[in-house]
Amino acid sequence: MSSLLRFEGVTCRRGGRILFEDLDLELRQGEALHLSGPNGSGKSSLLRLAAGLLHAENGGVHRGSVALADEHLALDRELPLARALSFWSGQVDEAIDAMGLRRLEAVPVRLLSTGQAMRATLARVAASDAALWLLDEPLNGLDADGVERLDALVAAHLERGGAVLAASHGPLGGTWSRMELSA
Ligand SMILES: Nc1ncnc2c1ncn2[C@@H]1O[C@H](COP(=O)(O)OP(=O)(O)OP(=O)(O)O)[C@@H](O)[C@H]1O
Repeated sequence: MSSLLRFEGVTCRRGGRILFEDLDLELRQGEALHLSGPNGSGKSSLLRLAAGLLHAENGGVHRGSVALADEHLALDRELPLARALSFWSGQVDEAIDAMGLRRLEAVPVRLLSTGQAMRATLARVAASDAALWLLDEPLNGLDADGVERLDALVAAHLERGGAVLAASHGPLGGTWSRMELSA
């Protein structure tokens, strides 16, 4: 299976503090890694490094195509949900259904509740054709149905040969390798 993400000897410094040092990490097709650790330990920073939004102080990050779900919706707040998602992909129907958003497709993004917005973010990631999904606290705001849908989405993505790296304080469904950052 080919590698979708590789960290080689990565050191991350933020706000003058070294968060982690000389980190090696590899995610191959079909692999899922659950990142945990206390507040401020660097989980989001690691995801941002993986996404190419943050530069490593040292070391190399090698990646293919990535989609990031974090606190930024990355959807036009004034547009109806389906149109806003269409900015990212020509094929959004499957993702809309997978996250149970069909009855909200005509609702402007700015009116979505917290959990609905998380579902929309996950639909954006699912609609992308990125092989690597980076999920920052994907359980935030999700109800039980939303969590089930997330689990199913992840399982299908892994089955198709994708990979997922998720930072979460809560438990994630399915089979995940674990990595814990320390404070
Ligand atoms: N833009 C920034 N400039 C300086 N320091 C930052 C910046 N963003 C984050 N940090 C610091 O980096 C450290 C790690 O933050 P990060 O968000 O990666 O942690 P986290 O493990 O995701 O935390 P949480 O569990 O609270 O989400 C924190 O001490 C934070 O203050």
